[in-house]
Amino acid sequence: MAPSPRLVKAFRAMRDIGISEDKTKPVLKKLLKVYERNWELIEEENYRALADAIFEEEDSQVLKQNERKNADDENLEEALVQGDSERPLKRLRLRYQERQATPSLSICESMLSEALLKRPKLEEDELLGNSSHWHSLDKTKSAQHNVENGRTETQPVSSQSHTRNMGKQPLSPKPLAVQKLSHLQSCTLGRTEPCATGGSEPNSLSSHIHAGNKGKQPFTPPAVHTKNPKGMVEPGIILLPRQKIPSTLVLIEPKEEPFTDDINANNIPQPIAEFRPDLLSKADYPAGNALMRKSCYEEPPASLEVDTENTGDGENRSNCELTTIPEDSPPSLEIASSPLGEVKISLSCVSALRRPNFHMPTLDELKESMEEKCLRSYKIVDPNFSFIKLMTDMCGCFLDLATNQSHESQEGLSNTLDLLKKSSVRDALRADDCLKNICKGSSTSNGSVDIQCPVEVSAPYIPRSLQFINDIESHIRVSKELILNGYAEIAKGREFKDSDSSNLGTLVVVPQCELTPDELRSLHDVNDITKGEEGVKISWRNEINNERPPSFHYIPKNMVFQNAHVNFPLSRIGETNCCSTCFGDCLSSVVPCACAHETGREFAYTSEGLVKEEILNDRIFMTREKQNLLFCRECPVEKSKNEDILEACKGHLERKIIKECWCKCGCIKQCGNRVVQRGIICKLQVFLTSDGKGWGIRTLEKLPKGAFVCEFVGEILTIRELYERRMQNTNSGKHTCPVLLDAFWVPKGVARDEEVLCLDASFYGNVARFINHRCLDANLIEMPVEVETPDHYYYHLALFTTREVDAMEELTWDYGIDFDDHDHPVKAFRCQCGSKFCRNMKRLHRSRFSSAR
Ligand SMILES: C[S@@+](CC[C@H](N)C(=O)[O-])C[C@H]1O[C@@H](n2cnc3c(N)ncnc32)[C@H](O)[C@@H]1O
Repeated sequence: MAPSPRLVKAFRAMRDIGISEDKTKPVLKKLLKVYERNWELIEEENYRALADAIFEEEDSQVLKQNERKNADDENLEEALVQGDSERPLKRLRLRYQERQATPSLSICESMLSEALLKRPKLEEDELLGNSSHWHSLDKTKSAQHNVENGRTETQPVSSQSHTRNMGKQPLSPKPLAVQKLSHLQSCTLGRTEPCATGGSEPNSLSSHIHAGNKGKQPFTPPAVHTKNPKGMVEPGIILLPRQKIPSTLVLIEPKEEPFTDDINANNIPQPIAEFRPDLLSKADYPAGNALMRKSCYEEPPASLEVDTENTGDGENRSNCELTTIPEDSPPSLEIASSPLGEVKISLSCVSALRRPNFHMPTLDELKESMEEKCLRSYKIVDPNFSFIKLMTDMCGCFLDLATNQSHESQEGLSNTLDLLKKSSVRDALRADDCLKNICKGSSTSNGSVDIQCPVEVSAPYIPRSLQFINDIESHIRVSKELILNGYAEIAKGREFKDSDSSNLGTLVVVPQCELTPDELRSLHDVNDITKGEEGVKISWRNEINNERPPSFHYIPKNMVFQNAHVNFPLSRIGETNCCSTCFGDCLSSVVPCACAHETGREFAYTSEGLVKEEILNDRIFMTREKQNLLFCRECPVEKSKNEDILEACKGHLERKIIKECWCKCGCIKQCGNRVVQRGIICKLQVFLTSDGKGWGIRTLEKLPKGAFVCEFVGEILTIRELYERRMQNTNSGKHTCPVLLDAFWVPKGVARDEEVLCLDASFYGNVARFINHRCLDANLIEMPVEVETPDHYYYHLALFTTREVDAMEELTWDYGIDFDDHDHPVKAFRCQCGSKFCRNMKRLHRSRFSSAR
């Protein structure tokens, strides 16, 4: 009969770690019996139980042999000292001590009945019993295995004796199995401790923390079970498995400073130990000053280098560093806390260091990237959501769990809400401290990021009052309303205005199922309002209240709504409208190409991509002085109003066009005469203005004069469509903010309806929809730019700086609005531009002046 696949797998797993089938078979048999053939338990954690059982079986054999040997020696000694009145007592005590420390039980009794069935407890003991001095103060958790009444038991051991013994003599007894496991653990995580000389005695196994190897020695990894002929680990030898090992590994990290207190000189929590969270159930997390490292190494490092130092007190300590790191070791996470309630989170991504393109991201970059991920993957949409705060909350939850303060937490959603509520309580208690200053983060050159968030466990734990729950729930409810109803209106006047309330539930998780796809689409990513549509990210910030930017669809290029006649057949672009014979960069040719005709046979741009000063000044002058106002015979704007009596044209500003090269040209995309079509390149940010203009745009970097900022992008509508839309929107109380493409209405005479166009960015648009108006001295100016079509009724409206603009300055543009013209497509508003040339202010002064007369 073919052996069961489960059996085969188990043998294979053991073979992988160097254990023969002969050794595996009897132990597996016993294990199956004890586990009542529950294979899952055996297979769990890559056959950990089986591996441990085999190790322990082996150890118990060795111990039995030693016991027999000791007994023989004693008999001999007894015979020699007969007649001595004191010696028998001594011998009795010795014998007693040996028995105490020497498990002499069969595998079924000592190993299966206790150690295996209490696996999580054993892990905890290992963790705590072997960690740093700092950690070892946790007396109740430190443990050693003693044999009592014929059973192996885990008993508390005085941590002080443990720490005071540091490196000077063999420390608390520790079962071989634990020692062996620790070797594996240490190796896996790139930290090993040489075994102490005392390790050759079964009842005086060395501590992995304190044993030392003097002098720096290159380390050659031996096989997993390197033992001397007696079956003991040789002094000074580090056990390192070459083969795959069970992934049930626990690292006991050495702590180097002498024992003083639980906290080091800087009161910074120190890493103590690490473990794989998937191996320990939540209930088994070490409490208090424990550290967890999420380590998912499957393979041990191929080689290690031992770096030992002499402490001068006869004690050697060893620091082992990785020289070979597994290719794709996932990041590991450490959380450490001190008994005083400080928590440290440390994230290490060792494998990243090996990559040729490795560079150390800043904490800000990490924070931004995480916040983006939280928005995309977890739909955390609160504008005040902060990754650092999440880390702070994590520390808080850790402490709560560690101090048994959240044991009443329930399953599922209520669990999440609990955490939200509790973290909010903490926030309220600690005001902004944690968020602003205390929660420090740093990235180190070794590829790890540390975030330290002291969360005082000594702070009184506030029971959740009904009022508080109400606060939170209403906050969450309001947040949902904000999302569903376009945010801005509801937020006003609610508790969001209360500065404290910003601390309440700043983390709002909106379950995906509660939002329709349309609502989700219209949410703005705080790190990139463009949703990746532009070559650059454009973030948004609200430093004033909890409003979000209005809902709209981001489009990077104009799109026809319905009737606009905009198409670009290549056949219509004649030789005179392109430079098909050009090559490379047109700006570098001696004679400007056909595309420069529109701008007086010279290119509009400098080689730096700026509009030439002369051209720019000319346009600024024409716009500001309203030098060339042209009047149409039958104005499309007036005609579109569908009124019986056609009103006279109010005039259109003459604007000269910039013609860029395009795809029918022979030049390359990087040609210097292609600026606008390459899109936004400067760093912009949408922000809520503080002077009542609503949202605006600022530049995050200094911009030179003549720099291209962005195009005004929206839906291309015919002027008739615009008016129809305007009528509908007026009825619904909404405004449109259209731009007329009227630069060429007059010279062409009256065009067909579908050719009289405008851009409306109310529903579909780009970042330019946030640019606010400033009368006359705005720092942006619009210029018509022709790219695809020589027909002037459609063109791109590009915005360039009129002067040098400082970083963080708001970008503004003179809409050309006439505040007296209530019929104008751009609905007049009470201008708050603050310019001394403000036309609205002048108008108000005028009307006040005339009414005073
Ligand atoms: C193209 S939008 C600009 C973005 C707008 N601030 C927002 O929050 O979405 C034009 C609207 O912004 C407001 N606005 C722009 N410039 C303004 C100014 N100088 N003073 C007051 N409001 C202004 C007006 O409500 C106007 O209708």
